[in-house]
Amino acid sequence: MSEAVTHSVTTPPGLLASLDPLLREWLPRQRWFAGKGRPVTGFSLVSATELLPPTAKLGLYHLLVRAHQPPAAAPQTAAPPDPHGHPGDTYQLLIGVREALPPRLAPALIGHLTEGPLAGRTVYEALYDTRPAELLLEALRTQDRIGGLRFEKDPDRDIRPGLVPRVSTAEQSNSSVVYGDTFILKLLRRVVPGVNPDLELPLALARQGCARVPAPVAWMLADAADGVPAQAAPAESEEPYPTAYPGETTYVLGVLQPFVQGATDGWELALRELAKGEDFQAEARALGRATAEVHTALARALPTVTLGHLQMRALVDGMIERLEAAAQAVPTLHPYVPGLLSAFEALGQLAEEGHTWTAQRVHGDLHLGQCLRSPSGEWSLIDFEGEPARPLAERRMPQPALRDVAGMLRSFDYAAHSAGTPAPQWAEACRAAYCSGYAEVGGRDPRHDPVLLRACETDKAIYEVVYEARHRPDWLPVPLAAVRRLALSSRST
Ligand SMILES: Nc1ncnc2c1ncn2[C@@H]1O[C@H](COP(=O)(O)OP(=O)(O)O)[C@@H](O)[C@H]1O
Ligand SMILES: O=P(O)(O)O[C@H]1O[C@H](CO)[C@@H](O[C@H]2O[C@H](CO)[C@@H](O)[C@H](O)[C@H]2O)[C@H](O)[C@H]1O
Repeated sequence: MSEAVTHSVTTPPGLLASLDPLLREWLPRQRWFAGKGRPVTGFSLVSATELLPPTAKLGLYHLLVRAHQPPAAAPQTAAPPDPHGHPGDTYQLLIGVREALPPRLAPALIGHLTEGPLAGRTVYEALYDTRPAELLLEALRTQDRIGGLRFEKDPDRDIRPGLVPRVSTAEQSNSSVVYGDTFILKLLRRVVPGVNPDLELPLALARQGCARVPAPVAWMLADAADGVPAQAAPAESEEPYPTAYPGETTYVLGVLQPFVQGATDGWELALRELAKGEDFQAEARALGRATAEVHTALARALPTVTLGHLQMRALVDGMIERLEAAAQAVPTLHPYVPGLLSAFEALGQLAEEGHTWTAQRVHGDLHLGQCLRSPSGEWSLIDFEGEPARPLAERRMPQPALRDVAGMLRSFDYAAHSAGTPAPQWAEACRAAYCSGYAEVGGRDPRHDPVLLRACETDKAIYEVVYEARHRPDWLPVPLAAVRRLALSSRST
């Protein structure tokens, strides 16, 4: 590992080089590794912080590591240019070192060090271990500063000491630890310097008193001392942000939120109802209302803009570019390209005729799995990170709110395809109920804007094709079926 380190190097010299072969093998196998399908050619260190010195029992290191990889065929990775000339994404790792790994930590094994100052010891994913997870919560609780790591907290919120941690087993893009069923700490895995919407938006919503989103209690930051400039968003938040302002170079590494106890996510619930042959319309309607509540609060909290002809052209061009990149990455898409393009061109045409739309900050990757229902039936929306593969600046741009609506409509379709037998009527009924619920609170039915809705849904289905091809090839038929349907319906209108 090349040690292009800029701050807080308190690790034993040589440890990082000895980790290199272990990480090359382990990192690409992690669900949250974003560069799947491309070889890791090396690592450089962005920052290294010793959290516990290496005693016989335990040593603990916080690392930000840049994995060097050749660029993807399609421009899907959001990695900014590497200051040392290597393209690649930066990952947050919590590395534990022990003489021997107790059996309960066997699934957390990364490998055995064969050289360096700690040769003979075992390296593992320390988030699974009680003491390291406790250490993070304690640092947040006491607003600690360790090396380049800053732990901050909402001054009005208390964190009780001694909450017992357990790692969440949910399938996710990052990693989470639940503390005593009271809080959940999401540690971001692929990190990018700049204002992170996963902290920015829930904070803004909390200030609006929006009850649909668990309010951040504390957060973990690091200074991006590697010289990579933060990607400033075109429309800036007017809300105070913890310590980083756009243009600054700060990584958001983690966010602590209240844990919604006994919650079921919308995906699980929808599949359960489908399996029982039950409809999901009441819940879909409630989800539509919740989405509209969040959109209304976001439009109040953060700037909105009117999208005229030029801005819409840029939006449409973006959709077309993504389609072209997707067709390159997933050639199965080729026959559908003309039909899909016509969905985008129809939107461009409307804009040319003088139609305008409002854009605002949105969730950015809304689907059933991002909706949590409490045992009392209240819905919360989580995970405001946006589509993880998109550049941060793009994720923070005001968008038509129908982008989120389209994400949910796609999700009902996904659920209907995942049932034993496809259930198109179930999906149609959910989609209609969701739009009605949205109109009840938002004042406008998404179906009254069919051209924009179809373009957004098409854009989302194309994103899903690329996502599934990269992460879950078995699922590819689900968005491909939608692509086929959307390509045909766009051509016939
Ligand atoms: N506030 C919360 N209360 C209860 N469970 C939560 C909460 N936030 C997240 N979760 C659980 O953790 C999972 C992953 O969270 P999410 O923010 O979507 O992370 P990721 O970006 O890694 O996918 C969710 O699907 C849900 O099961
Ligand atoms: O990890 P995230 O939740 O941030 O989102 C990514 O993974 C999702 C899958 O886990 C993916 O969602 C797609 O599959 C869902 C079913 O598993 C379905 O409900 C969604 O509608 C569909 O988009 C999401 O696109 C991706 O960004």
